[in-house]
Amino acid sequence: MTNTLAEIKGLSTYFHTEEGIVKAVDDVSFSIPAGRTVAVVGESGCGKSVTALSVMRLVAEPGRIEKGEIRFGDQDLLRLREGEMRGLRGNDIAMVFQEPMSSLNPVLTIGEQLIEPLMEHRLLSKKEARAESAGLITRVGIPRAEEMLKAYPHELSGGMLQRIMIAIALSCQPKLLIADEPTTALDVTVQAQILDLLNGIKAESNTAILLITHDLGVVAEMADHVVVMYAGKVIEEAPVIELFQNPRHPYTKGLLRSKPVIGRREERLYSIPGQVPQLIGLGEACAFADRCESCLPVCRERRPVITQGENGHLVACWLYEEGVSRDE
Ligand SMILES: Nc1ncnc2c1ncn2[C@@H]1O[C@H](COP(=O)(O)OP(=O)(O)OP(=O)(O)O)[C@@H](O)[C@H]1O
Repeated sequence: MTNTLAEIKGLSTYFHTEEGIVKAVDDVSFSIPAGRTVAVVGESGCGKSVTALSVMRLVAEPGRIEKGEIRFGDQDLLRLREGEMRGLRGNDIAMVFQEPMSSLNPVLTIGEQLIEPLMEHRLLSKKEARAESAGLITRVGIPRAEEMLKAYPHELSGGMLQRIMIAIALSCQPKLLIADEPTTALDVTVQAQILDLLNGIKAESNTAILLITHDLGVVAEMADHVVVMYAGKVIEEAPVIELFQNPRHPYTKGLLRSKPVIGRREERLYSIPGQVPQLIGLGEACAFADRCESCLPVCRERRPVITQGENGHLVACWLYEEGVSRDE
């Protein structure tokens, strides 16, 4: 058994827009064990990023965390004062974003962006912080660390910048690293290197990773546990091998069918028909009903709740509920 590092319970985050209330995250629950990677997967617009931002409490207006708990150790992050939360961000919990360039300050050198926070968060002297920074740069696989400390962000490639972002995230030895599509903006070879780096960090430092991705190849490479989101809700959850071998929800099956398989030639890659619905005024039906090949009458009337099955597998789908009429 592994210890639970973080537990998200009944989290709901809504955007209060002029068009109505967007239920981006709607009653989401899952756990992150210490030292493990949990991947949150789903198409664009399913609420993955807003879930990650909610854990960091970085949801901006008109977004609001409406309810729920985010247990981290013996604290509920949603009950902390802003000052306490700021103390946790970049310390116990760090985040790496999709676009490294937008997270770095273009007018400061890499050294300035690494050294200052180390002095502030870990109370190191400038000399110690500089040595630590050089060590972190080496750790994320960048040679000639001293030169790198003097470089400006625009002088670096996307892959290098992402490594720097990871170095900054690691500088405070977080227990949880949140990575939101960390490789989407990178080319395939660099992607693989960054994923290897993250896997190495997990193994060496026992850092848990909350990985946000739409890419099942990345999930297979990285995750211990998978949470599938659709239209703001968790619709399936399982250990990674179980999910790939025995997907249950028609949405998850569709995602897996849309993934290219090495050695299998296909005229056209499958894609799930239709689109993720607008998350305003979704109504009572299952949000996937209109796109589902296995839709039952009940699916158009009521949303299924998520229920626990065998092998740590949870699913929210009427197909797996007993006593449901299958007649049209
Ligand atoms: N500032 C905002 N105002 C209104 N709605 C928003 C805002 N930010 C996000 N949303 C809505 O919240 C929903 C979930 O967005 P989210 O970014 O979490 O999706 P995602 O699954 O991470 O997709 P992507 O990979 O495209 O970011 C979407 O329907 C989106 O339109």
